[in-house]
Formats: sequence, structure tokens, C-alpha cells
Amino acid sequence: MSTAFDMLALPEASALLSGLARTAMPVALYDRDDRLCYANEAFDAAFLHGLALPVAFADVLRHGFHHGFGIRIDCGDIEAFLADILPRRRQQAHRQVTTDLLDGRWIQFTETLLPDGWLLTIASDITALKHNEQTIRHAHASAMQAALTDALTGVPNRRHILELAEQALADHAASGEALTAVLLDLDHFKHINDAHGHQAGDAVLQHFCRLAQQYLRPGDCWGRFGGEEFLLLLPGADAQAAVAVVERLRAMQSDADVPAYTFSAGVAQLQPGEPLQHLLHRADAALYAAKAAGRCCTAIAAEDF
Ligand SMILES: Nc1nc2c(ncn2[C@@H]2O[C@H](COP(=O)(O)OP(=O)(O)OP(=O)(O)O)[C@@H](O)[C@H]2O)c(=O)[nH]1
Repeated sequence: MSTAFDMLALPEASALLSGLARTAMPVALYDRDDRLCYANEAFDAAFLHGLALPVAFADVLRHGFHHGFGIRIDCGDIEAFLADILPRRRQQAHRQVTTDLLDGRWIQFTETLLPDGWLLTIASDITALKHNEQTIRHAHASAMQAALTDALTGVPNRRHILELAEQALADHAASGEALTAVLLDLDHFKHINDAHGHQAGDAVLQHFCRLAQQYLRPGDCWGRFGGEEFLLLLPGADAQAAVAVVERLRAMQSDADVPAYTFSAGVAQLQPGEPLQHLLHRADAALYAAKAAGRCCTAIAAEDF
């Protein structure tokens, strides 16, 4: 049976071979025993550095590994790497394998197993595609982060703190340990804005969040619930312990860099089987009571006494 190659006239066949030799895409041909018998200039530059042919496929990789070029082998053990990849080689008529090289490039090998057992490998440089992929992945991660974060203070926004609160309730259901919610609201904040300007008001909000983040434990959840209102979830704390936490935060508050401010707090300890909305409603009622009692103080939801 004649092939397309057989039908080429001699000048065309020789032009094809000369083109293959010089193309920027690395091209290689292995015989039935997986010995590399032909490699073009680009393949030699990337994987052989002048290594004489024919040479076994495994020795091509060993040569690169021992001389610091070719494909990156993260495990640092060439024999373990070969033991992993060799059983998968030559199992399919067509296969694509993506790898990165020690020089930082990303390469996609397209392997074609020919009917007579020879294997043709053509490699494409996909470094630009990989970089685009990484850029898109980073942009996506940043967008996700921005969607969850309050831009002014850098703490979880309302949507995110509510998600964290739902998670804290689910964890509580699993562990059975105490869980207490606290709503904290800056007092007469409108007056701070009016007296010192909106920027000074912003600085107070940032200061309050910095303070809370320095002070709270890793498992505690803190987020901006609304304008000058914040939600704190304290796993492992009952109502009395939560009051102690809030009062310690109050004691740390003064800072010459921002206008003096105070806050009121409403504390509600989760009751068995209580939904989040109900817990928050009780914390809000306690906060209202703290404001009514003159502000700059903490009130506990009636049910928790
Ligand atoms: N600077 C600044 N002000 C904000 C921000 N979000 C909300 N505010 C202001 O916070 C003020 C809240 O006012 P009120 O709801 O009347 O409450 P308050 O003055 O703190 O009074 P009480 O809560 O009753 O003690 C409003 O003037 C809002 O404009 C913000 O991001 N930055």
C-alpha cells in the first residue's frame, strides 16, 4: 500500500524533511524498541544537547536529568519517575502529554503510535497559554476574595460573615460546644462623621477592625454587618465569656490617631436548635437594650440569664 509520503516527488519529500529538521517545534521519531532514531534541531536543543543517536527513550530523560535540562522531575528521583511513566507509554494510538521544562517553558507532546510500532512525537510550546491560564486563575481568586471582603476595612462583608455564621452553627451542631453571637455598633457615629469628617469616620471603622483582628482568637469570626455595625461569633464561649471578651476589647480601645469612640454590644448565646436569624434577632434586641441603657455598654439577651 502506498502512503502519501510514497507519492511525494523527490524534491517535495526532501523539502518536507528539510522543513521538519528546521521547524521550531521539536520533532522526534522512536523505533519499535523505543530508541530515539531521529530528532530535529529543536528537539536536540531542548532534550539532547548533542547526545548521539540512536538512544533509548529512558536514557534521553536520564541524560537531561543528570545534566540539568529537559523536563522538570519534581520528585527528584529519575528512576522512580521512569517507573511511573513508562507503563503508560505506547498504550494508545494518539496521546497528548503536558509537562514543564527546567528552563521554565511548558510543552505539550503529541505522540502518534504508527502501525509498524514506531512512535512520532511532536512538541508544541504552550508557555503563553499556561501563563494566560495562571493569570485568569489569579484574577478569579482575587475577584472571589473581593466579593467576600469589605473594601474599607478588609474584614468579611455582610454576605461572608453570614456564611461564616451559618458554618459556625453547623460546627456547633456537630460539636455541641457553646456558641455566642455579638452585635457591636459604634455609638453616635453620625456625630463622629459630622464633627471630624467622613474620612475620620472611615479611619475609626478601620481602627476598630484592626483592634478586633489583633485581639480575637483564630476560630472567632468577625465581619462588617452594616455601616457601623459588626458581627462577632465566638465558638466555645457562653454568654458570660462573650461579655468578658467584649469588655476586654472595649478596654483596649483608645488610640491618639483616630477620634475617640465607643461602642455598644448585644450578646446572645445560641439555644439548642435555634436558627441563625433568630439568634441574630435576639442579639439585635440586646444591642437595642444596650443603646437604651445609655450606650458604651454590653447587654445580654434576656433568655440567656
Ligand atoms: N465614615 C463612614 N460613615 C459611615 C459608613 N457607613 C455608615 N456610616 C455612617 O454611620 C452613621 C450611622 O448613624 P446612625 O445610624 O444614626 O447611628 P449613630 O449615629 O451611630 O447612633 P447610635 O447607633 O444610635 O449610637 C450614618 O451617619 C452613616 O452615614 C462608612 O463606611 N464610613
